[in-house]
Amino acid sequence: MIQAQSLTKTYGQKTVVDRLNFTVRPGIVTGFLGPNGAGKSTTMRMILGLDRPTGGLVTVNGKLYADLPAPLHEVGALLEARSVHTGRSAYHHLLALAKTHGITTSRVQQVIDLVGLSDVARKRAGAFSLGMGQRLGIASALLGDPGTLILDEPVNGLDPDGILWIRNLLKNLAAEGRTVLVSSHLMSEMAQTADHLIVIGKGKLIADLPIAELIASSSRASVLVRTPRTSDLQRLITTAGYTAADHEGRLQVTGLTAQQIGDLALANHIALHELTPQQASLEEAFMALTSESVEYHGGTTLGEKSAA
Ligand SMILES: Nc1ncnc2c1ncn2[C@@H]1O[C@H](COP(=O)(O)OP(=O)(O)OP(=O)(O)O)[C@@H](O)[C@H]1O
Repeated sequence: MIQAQSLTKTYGQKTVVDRLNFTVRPGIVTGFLGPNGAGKSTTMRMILGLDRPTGGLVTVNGKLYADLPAPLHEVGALLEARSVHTGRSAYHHLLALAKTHGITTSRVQQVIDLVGLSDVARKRAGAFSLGMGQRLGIASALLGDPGTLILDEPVNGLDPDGILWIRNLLKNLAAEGRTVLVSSHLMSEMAQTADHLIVIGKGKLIADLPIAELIASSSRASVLVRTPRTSDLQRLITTAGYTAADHEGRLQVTGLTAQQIGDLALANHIALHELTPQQASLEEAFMALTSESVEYHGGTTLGEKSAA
């Protein structure tokens, strides 16, 4: 479990992480989202004790990272800027890490197999492709069999195979009861991977909610309706104060559920040939949320409401 309480980081006059409160729970994948420069990496670095908070605190399993007796066994991390000795093989890189943390040699082979690097483990890490490098980074994170995993943009630059692999790995690690926090810019990717989302913008918390709720709560949810009496139904809906826009021979209705539209049509003896609820994509829901964060940045933020 990761808990941030009023976590704040300033650089000079600039507040890049602004009184963040959140809890990352075990057993699910938590996506950490935000536009460029939102403060995701800085937050992750503070969780890992690499940056010092200016205010507030963040704990892993109730302790500051620096106070964890065996950090590699509790928290595994993949940060964007990885440092691997390019002349060393993947095997020797992991072995060196294992030796300095009291981890057995057999565990090294285990993580190599787990991340699918068995065939290239003896090759120089410097010659690795981006995808292989990511796998090696994940192998390092998993070496101590930690209960908490923190991954900063793990799918960045990966091909579809690599993305699918990471997606399944994260889900499996969460299903084993681990705490998994993963940052990404890719909303579509998070929709397929994360169960829960923490969204930040300009260092402030914008949303902290299950992913299904984010999509469902998007104001853009609409219903597509096909009827032989388009203009009659359109008039009824707009007269009732809702929106019914022409959409390729159909009506795109917002403000009413499919059931309400069906009932309205029946009451007015209008036949319906199609009634299709449209879910806003995660991308749309995210854009709506982050634009609000900009709108509210001078006063009370949505984040402060949702964090309360
Ligand atoms: N060492 C530093 N000194 C000054 N400013 C910094 C420092 N590190 C980060 N920042 C600033 O803090 C802000 C947040 O950066 P951060 O990297 O945490 O955001 P991010 O959400 O991870 O962005 P991205 O998705 O682009 O990686 C940015 O405006 C960045 O320029």
